[in-house]
Amino acid sequence: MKNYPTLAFIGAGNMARAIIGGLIKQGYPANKIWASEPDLSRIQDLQTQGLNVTDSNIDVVSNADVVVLAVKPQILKAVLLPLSEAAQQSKPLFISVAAGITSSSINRWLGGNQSVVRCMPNTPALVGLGASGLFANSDVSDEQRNQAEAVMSATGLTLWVEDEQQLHAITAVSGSGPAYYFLFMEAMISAGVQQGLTLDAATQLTLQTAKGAAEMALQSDVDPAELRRRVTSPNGTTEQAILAFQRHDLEGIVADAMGACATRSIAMAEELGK
Ligand SMILES: NC(=O)C1=CN([C@@H]2O[C@H](COP(=O)(O)OP(=O)(O)OC[C@H]3O[C@@H](n4cnc5c(N)ncnc54)[C@H](O)[C@@H]3O)[C@@H](O)[C@H]2O)C=CC1
Ligand SMILES: O=C(O)[C@@H]1CCC=N1
Repeated sequence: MKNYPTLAFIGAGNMARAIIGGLIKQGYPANKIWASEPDLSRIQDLQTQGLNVTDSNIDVVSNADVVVLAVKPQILKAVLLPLSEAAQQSKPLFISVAAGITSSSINRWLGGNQSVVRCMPNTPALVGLGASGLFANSDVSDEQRNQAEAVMSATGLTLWVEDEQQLHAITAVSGSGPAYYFLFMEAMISAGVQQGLTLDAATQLTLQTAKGAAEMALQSDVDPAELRRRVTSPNGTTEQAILAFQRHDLEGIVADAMGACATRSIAMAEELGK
């Protein structure tokens, strides 16, 4: 990124910190980043890293080129309503990472005619391996679109959608997705320990296997199903494990889980977007 926009985070919790960590690792100057939190003691560590910190959301909206909204969806409306006057004057680009909340709700709470990019990132942004879905409302200029792209691509893969509704599915796949893999890791570690491995050995082997499988799938020119078949020898060991997963309808479980996730995202838009 050549010209670093002044970037501000309203809410510096888990997701904001993952994005900030990814940006800093990519060389984004810490002194071009602001973090706003009601309790400054919670962001002292960010100040130590060279970020600017404040407890005034109005100040950051007035002074930043790009404002990342990273508070919980349940409080987003209450956080934005008092910012509309400052937003109308300074017209920054808003990037919201809040699950469920539509760009039109955000635009309305900010007084209208605001540039809003709605983004669904994920926490692997922290290690530069994030995956973000992005949608721009009609007020977003080409330059602002490039700014949003530059910020989020510093944390990993970006994918723009023209239909905002697709962000529900993106939430189910990649926004919440890391948690599914962590859950699977937890289950594998615990089963490894049950079979007599130490916790340390089971953890190391599970994590390296997850990393190796993901890296191999990324680098391969064949799909994951074919890679799975290549591990599964006829009448061998893997086959028994796969049959056990299939007896429990793993595919159906995953489809149910991701359906529930997207349904919650849609419901949050209705409950919280008014
Ligand atoms: N955690 C995740 O994996 C992902 C989270 N998201 C979205 O990111 C957003 C934040 O989620 P998390 O970081 O997990 O939550 P979090 O609770 O860790 O962070 C929210 C932060 O906002 C701060 N805050 C509360 N009131 C505030 C105010 N008035 N002004 C400024 N800051 C205020 C809180 O002190 C807290 O540090 C949510 O909208 C969530 O839907 C999106 C994708 C993935
Ligand atoms: O669980 C949540 O609501 C947030 C959004 C996607 C991941 N975490």
